Amino acid sequence: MIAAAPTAGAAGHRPPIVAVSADVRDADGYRWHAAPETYLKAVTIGLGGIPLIVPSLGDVLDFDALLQRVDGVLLTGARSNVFPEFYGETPDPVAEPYDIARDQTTLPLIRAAIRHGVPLLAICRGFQELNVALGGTLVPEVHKVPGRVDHRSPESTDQSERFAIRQDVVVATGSCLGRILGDGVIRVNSLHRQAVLRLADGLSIEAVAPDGTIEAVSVTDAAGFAVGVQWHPEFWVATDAPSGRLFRAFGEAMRERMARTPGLAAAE
Ligand SMILES: N[C@@H](CCC(=O)NCCCC(=O)O)C(=O)O
Repeated sequence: MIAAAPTAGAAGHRPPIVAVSADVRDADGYRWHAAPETYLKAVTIGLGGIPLIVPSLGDVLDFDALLQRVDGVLLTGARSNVFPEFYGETPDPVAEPYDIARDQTTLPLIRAAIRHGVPLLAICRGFQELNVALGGTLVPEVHKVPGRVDHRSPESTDQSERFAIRQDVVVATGSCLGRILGDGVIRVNSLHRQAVLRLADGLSIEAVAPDGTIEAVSVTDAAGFAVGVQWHPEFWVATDAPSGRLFRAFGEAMRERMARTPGLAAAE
């Protein structure tokens, strides 16, 4: 059990508050809006922040009001897939399961966060949502594309095996991610069936897999930190150097924005 890092910020500054996306699940006769604990602990352990799960209630949420009160947005991974109609494709059983309520929340939230210059870290499904939110498309089963490998997780009931670090990606020279992780090859985990087909305008490629699959992007003209990765830095944030560096960079981007925004950072 890894002790969570204290969420107290620098003297006089409160810790960053991070809006975290929620999956919608039905169980015990209720509809739940939830996020896996690994992402929540990556916010506390990885950057000393406070995670705040945002329910997937769609357009009843005032995204502008929310983004005036949080310091960052973290979009989690999920087994569900983005509903194909959001990127102009026809729903196909092969692309199930869906979580349309989540899509109806994260896609406008992404656009609002970029508009407000709120730091954004999009992971796996979140990375795919970032591409779709800005007009890109996805391929439902990348392992069926000629020349691509299987990016799905190993079959196992052991999460450490499923999230094992086992794939090379090449971080683009001079990229945002390159400044955080260093250019060149890093090793990551891989647990996805879908992948970027058409890259959205306004996104820059930050890393690719050896088979050409886009593995990381940034928002080209973002006011601040706006990065998406297809892998899962949250899972090994306390022990894997690139994972830890990415979450610390996300935290630094939030703290820098807090420090330059009057009244945002002061601890009450
Ligand atoms: N469903 C999408 C996105 C993949 C993703 O977010 N994986 C994280 C879930 C990990 C798990 O399987 O427990 C896709 O398949 O591409």
